[in-house]
Amino acid sequence: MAGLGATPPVEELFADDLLAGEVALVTGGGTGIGRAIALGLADCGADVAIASRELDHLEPVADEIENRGVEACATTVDVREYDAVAAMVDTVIEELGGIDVLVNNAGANFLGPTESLTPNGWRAVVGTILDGTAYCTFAVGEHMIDESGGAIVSMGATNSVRGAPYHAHSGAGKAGVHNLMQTVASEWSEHGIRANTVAPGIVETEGVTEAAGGELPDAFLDDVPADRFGTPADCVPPVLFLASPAAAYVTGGYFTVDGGQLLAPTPF
Ligand SMILES: CCCCCCC/C=C/C(=O)SCCNC(=O)CCNC(=O)[C@H](O)C(C)(C)COP(=O)(O)OP(=O)(O)OC[C@H]1O[C@@H](n2cnc3c(N)ncnc32)[C@H](O)[C@@H]1OP(=O)(O)O
Ligand SMILES: NC(=O)C1=CN([C@@H]2O[C@H](COP(=O)(O)OP(=O)(O)OC[C@H]3O[C@@H](n4cnc5c(N)ncnc54)[C@H](OP(=O)(O)O)[C@@H]3O)[C@@H](O)[C@H]2O)C=CC1
Repeated sequence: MAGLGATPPVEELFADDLLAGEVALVTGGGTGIGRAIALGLADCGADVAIASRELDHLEPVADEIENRGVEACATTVDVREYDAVAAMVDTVIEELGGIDVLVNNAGANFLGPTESLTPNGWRAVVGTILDGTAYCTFAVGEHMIDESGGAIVSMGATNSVRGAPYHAHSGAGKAGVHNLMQTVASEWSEHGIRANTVAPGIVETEGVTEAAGGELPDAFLDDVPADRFGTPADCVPPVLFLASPAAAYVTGGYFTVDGGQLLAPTPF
């Protein structure tokens, strides 16, 4: 049985001026899914800021963004620290003139039986996923309210709506992200701000492979009808759609990119 095919490249799907004149900020934009999203936004004409802890992750991607003929800004931040997040937002606004699109992508995970989780392990993951998304949303949201508009897209995960073994910390964090996006969507429509969640299933990246202990077992595909792991490229089109005027009436949504992982298992 053939599984689902590959997502075409951005230039075959979206106009190169879809987001011209917009400024986007992607946290965790130097690696994996975040890098693919940052480059996709640049392919659609947006100026793009990327931010994470390691400048070494960011600088090569900033070059790739600039090679697409738009402005780039690379700035370090630990999203678990509110003051650092506020400074990041000031830097991006100063360098690129504003923030129209926020992609909350920075994340962390390791697999651990719930009874083995230490307070520090819990905080490392929940702090990055939930506190980080909240702090970026507060700081950028304030700016978007002043500017009367913006789009926020947060990376959730399928484990936010279906508990999965060894994911207590990341599942709880992602569930919080999903709820936070619905909450700000309900509060901020009056300011012209939309907020949505994109929820990947299992996407093959260095980060998730490390989190899984060095390799992604084939058994992880047992409940994925698409019969393949996702790729970073699979996650990009929904984010571009949600960031764009094409999604003018779309807010508070939860969009899976999971190859059907959340469907009920077939009983035959
Ligand atoms: C496999 C199926 C996946 C399905 C999808 C699930 C949805 C989510 C997926 C993802 O998020 S994938 C992206 C993953 N990417 C990353 O995690 C990249 C960033 N990762 C990190 O920064 C680290 O791995 C980190 C541990 C998460 C955070 O590092 P930090 O430097 O902040 O913390 P540490 O000081 O190293 O550790 C803090 C605390 O955590 C404990 N810990 C760390 N790693 C493990 C581990 N592998 N197993 C058990 N415990 C771990 C560490 O021991 C510390 O606790 P204490 O010892 O002090 O109690
Ligand atoms: N891959 C998958 O299967 C799935 C991924 N997701 C989500 O997608 C997003 C991207 O994941 P993926 O690309 O796989 O993983 P990566 O590990 O490649 O991405 C995580 C990114 O977050 C950054 N980051 C981590 N901690 C912090 C922090 N405290 N402050 C600032 N930046 C930080 C990292 O950069 P640096 O090290 O430079 O700080 C890195 O660029 C995450 O939110 C993840 O939870 C959701 C479901 C499944």
